[in-house]
Amino acid sequence: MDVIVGQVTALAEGASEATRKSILNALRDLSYKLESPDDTINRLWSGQVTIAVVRVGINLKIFEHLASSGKPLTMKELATLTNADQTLLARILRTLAGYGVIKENGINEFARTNISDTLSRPGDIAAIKHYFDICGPSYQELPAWLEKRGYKNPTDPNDTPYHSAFNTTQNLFEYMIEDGAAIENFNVYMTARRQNQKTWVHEYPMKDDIDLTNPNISPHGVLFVDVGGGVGHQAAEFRAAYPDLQGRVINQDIPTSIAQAETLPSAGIEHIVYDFNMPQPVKGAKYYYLRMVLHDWPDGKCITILQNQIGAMAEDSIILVDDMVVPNHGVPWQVAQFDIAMMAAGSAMERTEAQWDGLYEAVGLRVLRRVVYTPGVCEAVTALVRK
Ligand SMILES: C[S@@+](CC[C@H](N)C(=O)[O-])C[C@H]1O[C@@H](n2cnc3c(N)ncnc32)[C@H](O)[C@@H]1O
Repeated sequence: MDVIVGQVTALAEGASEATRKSILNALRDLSYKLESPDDTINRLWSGQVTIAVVRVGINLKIFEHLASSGKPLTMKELATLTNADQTLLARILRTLAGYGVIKENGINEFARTNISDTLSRPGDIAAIKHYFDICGPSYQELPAWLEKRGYKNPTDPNDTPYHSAFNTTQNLFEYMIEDGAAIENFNVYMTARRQNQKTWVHEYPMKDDIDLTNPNISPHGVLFVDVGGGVGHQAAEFRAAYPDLQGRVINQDIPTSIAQAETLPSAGIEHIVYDFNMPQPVKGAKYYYLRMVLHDWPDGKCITILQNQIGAMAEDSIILVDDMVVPNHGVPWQVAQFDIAMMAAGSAMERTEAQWDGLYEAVGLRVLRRVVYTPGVCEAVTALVRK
């Protein structure tokens, strides 16, 4: 068995991202093939328990302690570090070890793994908090909610599983803002998402839109507006990739996110409060960039958001929509899962190419080009101009 594990590991190590993902899928399919019905049921309900005990582990900083200690830790050491009751801790640790999140080295001794290391990183901790605390109750609500509404595809952003789960009339962002910690956590997650990986900035052929040999390309003064940009991490990536290009780089979001952005280092970027339900106040920018904004909303609301940008466009302005483009078949599970998350939180969706193009057609935009920059999870930047 060790030989096979060694061979598969070696195969995955030098492989492209696409090959690595197909190896993971093949291993999953193999593991499913070996399951008894009992195994299948246990695996399915372990999904909820895994994220619940991981959430406890995050609260107790178990993964951070294991990552920073540089050596395995005994139960006693972990009890001292976490201040948790030893009997309780033993139950949590054995579950985490059973799921392979941490490693049980011997009796009452635990060690880090690549999984627990991931769970010690601030951006990944923020992701788990968001998916468990905010999305979790909405998924729990989803089956009954869909049944009650006769299995119609959800299109009302004010009536979603999330609204029922949280018994609120506020949308998800309003809810997280009122909570305070939730929106701050969400922004940490969004900033860290795909950090240190190749992003759209490196893949999009900017040279086809602007003369990169002539830095003075922005006669209108504004080069790039990140609409709904959170704390401005994509605006920062853009600025870092094109430090010499003339023109303002602006990040826009709701007041809480802009206040958070202003506490972070962001050289060369301006932060402006802007509600995308209102006309865009920054006129004639070269680019209006929206990453993972439109996937939060159903078509009607996307049309409003796009129209609000179109009103500000100059002749040579381009809208860049950075979102997943769902293939017509063989949809990676990571993409399908995002779609369900958008459904539960906002009656929104991840869209196919035809669904996106229908939206652009409806507001009088023409697709100039579409650049898929992470084939494994179907993320693409679509450049749009006025017809
Ligand atoms: C899924 S996040 C994407 C953030 C960022 N573009 C990124 O890719 O990391 C959606 C963003 O839309 C912002 N947002 C929500 N409602 C908004 C509104 N009415 N006006 C402007 N921004 C809004 C949120 O605060 C959040 O930053």
